[in-house]
Amino acid sequence: MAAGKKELLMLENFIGGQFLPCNSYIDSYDPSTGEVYCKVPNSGKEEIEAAVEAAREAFPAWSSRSPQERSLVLNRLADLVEQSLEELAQAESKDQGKTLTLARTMDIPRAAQNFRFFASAILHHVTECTQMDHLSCMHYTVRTPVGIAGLISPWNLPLYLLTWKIAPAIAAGNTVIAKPSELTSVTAWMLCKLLDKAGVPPGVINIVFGTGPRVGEALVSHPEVPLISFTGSQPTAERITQLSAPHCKKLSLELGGKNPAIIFEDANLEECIPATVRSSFANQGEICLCTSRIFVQRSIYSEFLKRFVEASRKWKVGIPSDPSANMGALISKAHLEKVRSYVMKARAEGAQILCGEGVDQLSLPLRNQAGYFMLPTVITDIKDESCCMKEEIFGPVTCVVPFDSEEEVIKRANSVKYGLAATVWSNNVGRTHRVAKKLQSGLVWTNCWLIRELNLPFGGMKSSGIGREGAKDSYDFFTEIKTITVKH
Ligand SMILES: NC(=O)C1=CN([C@@H]2O[C@H](COP(=O)(O)OP(=O)(O)OC[C@H]3O[C@@H](n4cnc5c(N)ncnc54)[C@H](O)[C@@H]3O)[C@@H](O)[C@H]2O)C=CC1
Ligand SMILES: N/C(=C\C=C\C(=O)O)C(=O)O
Repeated sequence: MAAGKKELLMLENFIGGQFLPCNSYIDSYDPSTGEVYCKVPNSGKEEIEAAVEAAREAFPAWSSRSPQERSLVLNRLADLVEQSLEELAQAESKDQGKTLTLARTMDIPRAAQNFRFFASAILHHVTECTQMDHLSCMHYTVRTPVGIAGLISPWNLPLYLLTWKIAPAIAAGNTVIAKPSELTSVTAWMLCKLLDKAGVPPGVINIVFGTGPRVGEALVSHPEVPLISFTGSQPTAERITQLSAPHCKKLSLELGGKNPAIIFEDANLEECIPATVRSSFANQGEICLCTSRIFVQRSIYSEFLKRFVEASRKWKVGIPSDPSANMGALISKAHLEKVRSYVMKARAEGAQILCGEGVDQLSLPLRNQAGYFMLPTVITDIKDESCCMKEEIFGPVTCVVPFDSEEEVIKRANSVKYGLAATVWSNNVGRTHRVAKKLQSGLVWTNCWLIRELNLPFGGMKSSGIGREGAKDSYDFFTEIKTITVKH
């Protein structure tokens, strides 16, 4: 290696319990510097064939184990993720651009929790039984694992969302082929190093790296993969639906959002403002649950806006390792440009940019000036028809607009194609229940944001997806049900 050149991290696929090199590789960038630091396998059909073979071989033994035995393996995996927390958090932050603090306190703990949660949940499922005494019959249901599960995950919460799929799939007795985002593959590769020690048999978890159009489509189109669980964008979900239709595959699609916050005049602004800054800008606004349309009742609009902009300006953008930073770098140059283009469109339409992009100055160390950083940006005086109010931006940009009545705001909140998450802020309990019920949204948080109850259904309505994930929902998805009738 030439003097002064840093060695690149080389990832390998993990198939049948072995790390395997690939014929070609993709560059992976450190979002905080814009430098290539890692090479990700550019896998294709050949690697998917090998992974299918390994997953097929492993299935009979793994699916025959008792839930208790599988649960032990998942718990060991949770322990190992916890023991590697610091290493995994450092890697996640470098690969994704998020702050190290967030990776340490949210991403990696949740990845461990995903394994522990499904290790416990798998022990508590019961099936139904009914009787027809007049015909001397009883009927009962059994659930069996579906087979080889194809899991495709995005770049915003890499290990968090990957393990949210792997854990329920293997707990239910399936074997899996997972394809993480090519933009953030490192922690998935690190997870592979823990599998043998946790007692995961070879072939139960296979991880194949590469791009969506190449390896993702090979996985989705494979006839021996009867089920696809996907989290990501709506256009990709459409493609996955088309490719899987000829095989009638089971699909779970967790897609984007254009999530409203509805703030009534009796809201507790002391709590609402910091929570809404966080819900708009956490993880650089790169969470499908992030708020991007804030509707504020007219009587408190000016006060809210002033205080919200002040608080947004304090949401510090910094290098990911800075413990005082609230926000790191966006995922890629292309994504940063896309997010900025929305702000430019809003400005061209006559909207006001109150802080952030084009208004305030970013201050970064020299080494990070080619990184993909952007300030939290607040837009106002914008029409509901603007693309900034309709489309998922998936960055640190949020729009604030006034409303007058409850009926009006529900209609406006529901007027987009998405229906994932909403927040409602009011001290009137009756109103929060009433509004929550009328919102077309798979999740509604009242007077809070992103408090997760993993037992209950998670997912969206309308273009935000199909299906739900959670203790019972994921179990139902990753198993087939059969009704058996016994004449006695
Ligand atoms: N959870 C969410 O709601 C997410 C939403 N997005 C939205 O999507 C936009 C674009 O981000 P992308 O990274 O392009 O998301 P994406 O939907 O293309 O990527 C998600 C995953 O799907 C894979 N994929 C892409 N094309 C595929 C195909 N044809 N067949 C199978 N797999 C495929 C990717 O490699 C990645 O693993 C973002 O700006 C954001 O608006 C992105 C990530 C997560
Ligand atoms: N699916 C996403 C977030 C999920 C969060 C959770 O399960 O707590 C996303 O941002 O894509």
